[in-house]
Amino acid sequence: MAETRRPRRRRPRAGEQRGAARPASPAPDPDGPVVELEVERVAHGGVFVAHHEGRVVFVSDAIPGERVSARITDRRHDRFWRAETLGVLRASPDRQDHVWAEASVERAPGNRAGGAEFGHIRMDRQRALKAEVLRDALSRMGGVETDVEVRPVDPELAPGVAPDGTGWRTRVRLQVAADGAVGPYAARSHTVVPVASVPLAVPGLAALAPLDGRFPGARAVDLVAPSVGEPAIVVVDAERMPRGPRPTIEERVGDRVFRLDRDGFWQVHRGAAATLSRAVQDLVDGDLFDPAAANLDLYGGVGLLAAAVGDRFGRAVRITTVESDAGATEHAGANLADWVGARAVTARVDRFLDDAVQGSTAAERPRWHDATVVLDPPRSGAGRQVVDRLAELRPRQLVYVACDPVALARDVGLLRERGYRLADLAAFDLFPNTHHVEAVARLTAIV
Ligand SMILES: C[S@@+](CC[C@H](N)C(=O)[O-])C[C@H]1O[C@@H](n2cnc3c(N)ncnc32)[C@H](O)[C@@H]1O
Repeated sequence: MAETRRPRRRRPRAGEQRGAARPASPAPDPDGPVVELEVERVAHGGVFVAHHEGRVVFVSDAIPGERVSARITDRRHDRFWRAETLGVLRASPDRQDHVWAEASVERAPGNRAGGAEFGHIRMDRQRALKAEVLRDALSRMGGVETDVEVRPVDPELAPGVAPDGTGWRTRVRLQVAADGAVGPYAARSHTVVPVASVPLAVPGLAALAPLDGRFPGARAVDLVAPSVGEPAIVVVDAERMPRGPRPTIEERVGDRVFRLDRDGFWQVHRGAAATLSRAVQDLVDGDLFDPAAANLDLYGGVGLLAAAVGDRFGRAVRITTVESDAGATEHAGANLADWVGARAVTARVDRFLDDAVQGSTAAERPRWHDATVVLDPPRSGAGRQVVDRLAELRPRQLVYVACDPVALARDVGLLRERGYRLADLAAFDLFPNTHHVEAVARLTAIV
């Protein structure tokens, strides 16, 4: 049943979560020159590197080793231009029919659905390209040479997800055009593209999507499929939402059930929450873990990763989740209520750590040094201020969950300058057929 709600400002919304199409501005120039390009390698952001007349060109919808004809759509920068593939002149053996016909290179670029920018690449190669981006970022910005394999989600953790990387999205945002029609944005634009299917969505949502509907005056239509209960269609109004209780949903991970606001943050892939819980449990070094220390789950949401730590080390573990969204913190407190050592705090992570650095007494310092800190920041990463404060508190180990390889690599570089080393790294394909990749890194304090 469709419901109408008005959005509050500054809340994470379903379609704005990881892996959603992120249109850039300004709109691509439709009259740019058409050139032929030899595609050399993958770059961050779902585009590929080529050269034209000595200048770097970032081209979309290609594969390294291909020759393509492409339109230059952005010539504003001196050092690089941007281009969109119009046709493939010499195809890679890794090219496949796009998993989403409406995102295919067969369509005019302005009419190609965004959000599935790797769907024309065979699955093994998609993962190899994501590994290359992660490896390259860690080398250039993190100063570490490390090999990494991007692993698929264990099918047991994500029943119903197809091997071709369709059927995984539990959250989909449909944009609304001026005439009320709905669809995704075209890649790199704010133009709504009508589509007949949303194949990355879990089957229950794909069947429900009101793709022929008209929603005049609405801002967006969110589709949400929690693992417990029925999927929902939520029409997001153009105005602000009045105060009042927000609808909640439940998500099951193993034996645990998490309650959260329906428009609150939750991992998007059907198997992501279980995959990351398992990865955090595997990566924490048990020899370095002290259950009585000031352990933290930073950017903790509704307590998913704190619960993973508790389920590995026992209910006596002390851990504090820190999250800026008061509603999510409230849920975290309830979700972790059966666990005496867990505490949920509403705070910005930088401010919480400032207080911890300034407010901790000499007697409390060892509890910080002995701590394990899990952090799962938004796409922009933790950043210099948070890294500085962490380095001052100097916990034994950090388990950093990252949805942006470049932000992770930057923070790894900062942490290495402050006496930490990258001890372990795992990566998971939580966003098949897009360029996004999730990494989990363990860093330990050098003694
Ligand atoms: C990537 S999500 C991770 C949530 C949780 N770990 C999970 O896996 O469900 C990042 C979370 O950080 C919160 N957040 C964003 N910026 C923050 C900040 N500066 N301080 C505290 N929390 C923040 C968001 O509200 C969101 O819940």
